[in-house]
Amino acid sequence: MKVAWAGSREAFQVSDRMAKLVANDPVFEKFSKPMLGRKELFKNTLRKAAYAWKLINDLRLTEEEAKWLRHYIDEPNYTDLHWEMFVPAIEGQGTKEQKKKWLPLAQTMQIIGTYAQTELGHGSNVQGLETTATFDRQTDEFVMHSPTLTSSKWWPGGMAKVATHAIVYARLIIDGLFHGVHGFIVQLRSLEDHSPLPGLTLGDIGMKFGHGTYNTMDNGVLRFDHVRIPRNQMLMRVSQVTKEGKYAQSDVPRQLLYGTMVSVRQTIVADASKALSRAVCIATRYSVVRRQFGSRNGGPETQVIDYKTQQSRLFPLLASAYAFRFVGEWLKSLYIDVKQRLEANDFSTLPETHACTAGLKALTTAATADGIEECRKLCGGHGYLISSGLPELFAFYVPACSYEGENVVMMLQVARFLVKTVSNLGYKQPVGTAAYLGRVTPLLQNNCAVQTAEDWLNPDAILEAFEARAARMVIGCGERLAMFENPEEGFAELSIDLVEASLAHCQLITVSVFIQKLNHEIPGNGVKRSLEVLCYVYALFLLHKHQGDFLATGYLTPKQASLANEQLRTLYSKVRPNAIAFVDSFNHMDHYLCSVLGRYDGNVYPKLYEAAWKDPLNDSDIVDGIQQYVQPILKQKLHYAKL
Ligand SMILES: CCCCCCC/C=C/C(=O)SCCNC(=O)CCNC(=O)[C@H](O)C(C)(C)COP(=O)(O)OP(=O)(O)OC[C@H]1O[C@@H](n2cnc3c(N)ncnc32)[C@H](O)[C@@H]1OP(=O)(O)O
Ligand SMILES: Cc1cc2nc3c(=O)[nH]c(=O)nc-3n(C[C@H](O)[C@H](O)[C@H](O)COP(=O)(O)OP(=O)(O)OC[C@H]3O[C@@H](n4cnc5c(N)ncnc54)[C@H](O)[C@@H]3O)c2cc1C
Repeated sequence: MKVAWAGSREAFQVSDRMAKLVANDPVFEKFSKPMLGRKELFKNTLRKAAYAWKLINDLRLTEEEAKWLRHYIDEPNYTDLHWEMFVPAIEGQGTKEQKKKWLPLAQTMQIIGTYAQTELGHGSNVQGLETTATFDRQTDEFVMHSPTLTSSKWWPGGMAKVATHAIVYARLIIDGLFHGVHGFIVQLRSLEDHSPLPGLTLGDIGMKFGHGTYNTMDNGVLRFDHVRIPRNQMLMRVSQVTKEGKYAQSDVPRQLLYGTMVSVRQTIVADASKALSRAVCIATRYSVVRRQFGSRNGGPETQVIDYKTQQSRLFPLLASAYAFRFVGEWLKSLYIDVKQRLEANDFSTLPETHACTAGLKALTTAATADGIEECRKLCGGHGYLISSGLPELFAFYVPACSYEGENVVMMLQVARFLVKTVSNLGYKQPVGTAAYLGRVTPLLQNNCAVQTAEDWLNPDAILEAFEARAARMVIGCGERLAMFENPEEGFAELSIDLVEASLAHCQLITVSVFIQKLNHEIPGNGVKRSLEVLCYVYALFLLHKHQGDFLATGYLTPKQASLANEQLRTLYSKVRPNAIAFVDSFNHMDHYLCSVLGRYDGNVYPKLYEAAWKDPLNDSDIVDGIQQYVQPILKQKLHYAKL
């Protein structure tokens, strides 16, 4: 099962080796993080990042190993933006000459980069950005400027204190004419003494949600006061500006300017299963240790995992972790394929890849953030302790619902793609993840054939149900949209339904990828049979949760919906004996989990007790402040104290 989770034996070995490397090195200790003040926390992160870079070089780690190393260090920091956004932006949007100049510098970290797109006034609406890049023909330069307060760059990670360079997105202006938003490579700090370059105002935007997690990152603010950069620092694969000031566009579609976001959204989907599996591992292990009620004849009380209600909250999350792992793996292959095509100037699959990365990013991050919080509740009161590992995990994870494309905004992008696909149905056969929309006639006409709860244990029945639900919702939106004279107005008016239809489409992708995985790629029959159970749990849980859609579209009868729920209950009993094996298969080490409740050895109570004594408040019996503020109250003799 560990190999099935990792994707291959080699992938398992690489991640396992890196997990152990980090866990066994005292530099990467992290239990004390929540006790540190911001400055100490930040310096600690800089120290770890520098040490990690040294290890990567000394041990000559591969790119894959280096990624796992950074992952297990488990601290957001400037290197995330450098490797995940700055480098890919140059790779995707730079010309050959630009790549030749900048990539070697970035890949050896002689420069450190960030991705400066969002502003105080605009994040989602990239076309609304206000920073300007005005071409000066006289000097062959662009003048970068922040004309308003709301044009201040706001949020870029690593920008406040570390990054030496940034890809800055700004409105290109030539001779007073606006040519859309483009990316520019801008140096922010001196490579000699690290001070901000003249004309730049740089700082940190302040503390963020949680304590010891995202505050390790220096998200920054940046303002330009007529800062000049050479013309050849505009990323020019998509459009070019000549020294005469002529603006030209290549055959490459403009959407490629958004290419870095496709790349990162893909990574975010892959990462969702890591975060969810971590929370599920903690909650499952603790649910086996924790006992409440049900003691008979003085025997032990019931393990809370044996309560059906606990199972109905926990096991769908366990199944979702596996579903997200497999859909992440699938999305990665889709992305690798599109990347190769884009390099060869084949842009045909970009719209579908954009819809998949945007939609799956929204689906997986929303479910993971909610899932982590549910795991915290599944651990009862102790889940609220920092030492459970869950509050910090939630604080670290939840911004994924907003960054890299706010989730609702992303679902509306999927809706655009689906509406376009449906309106082209007469003359363009849909392919890939939208292929089912080419079979609308049977999907709209046939109804579910399930008669018993057992009938739901059939991948074809499940797939058809999810296809029919999505197709009916998408077609329904298409029909209602057609009634509007102005399509944009119609889109805005129907946006709630469109987001729901997009979610149905994305859930269909996750369910079908899970089924596909079982049919083709699982090593060993025992593993396959166990994963089949999780696959049914995932699908039937979604069907139960969204039964309103399945009933309202007329595909299911209430009786069939209730048979699905009956089957789901039976499936929970099949998951129970393997629950611990399922979470052990994630191969999360105690260091990575950083949770007393999720310990591999289950030794929860003594370690919880021990952890409490490490709190600084327990350094002495009478702490600072007691004599000054509490004792005077105890000793005062006020009139109303007698009441
Ligand atoms: C794992 C590592 C962790 C790293 C840490 C992460 C830290 C966080 C970093 C960040 O958050 S960086 C900033 C991220 N910002 C965003 O994600 C902004 C979201 N907004 C957008 O992407 C766009 O503004 C929009 C919502 C897509 C709207 O764009 P636009 O105004 O141009 O409108 P449309 O008319 O909707 O689109 C035009 C056209 O382009 C297609 N398209 C849009 N995006 C993409 C894309 N990424 N790739 C390919 N194509 C894209 C869209 O479908 C339209 O196509 P047509 O319908 O005209 O064919
Ligand atoms: C931790 C963190 C790190 C970040 N790192 C970076 C970084 O490194 N570089 C960078 O450039 N940016 C970064 N960002 C910024 C991030 O990309 C934006 O915050 C994100 O894209 C969301 O945009 P917004 O803040 O403008 O949200 P808004 O768009 O203002 O969202 C507010 C609300 O409006 C709704 N809404 C917006 N538009 C629509 C619409 N068309 N239809 C319906 N509803 C709508 C949204 O659903 C949401 O409910 C980071 C953000 C965070 C939280």
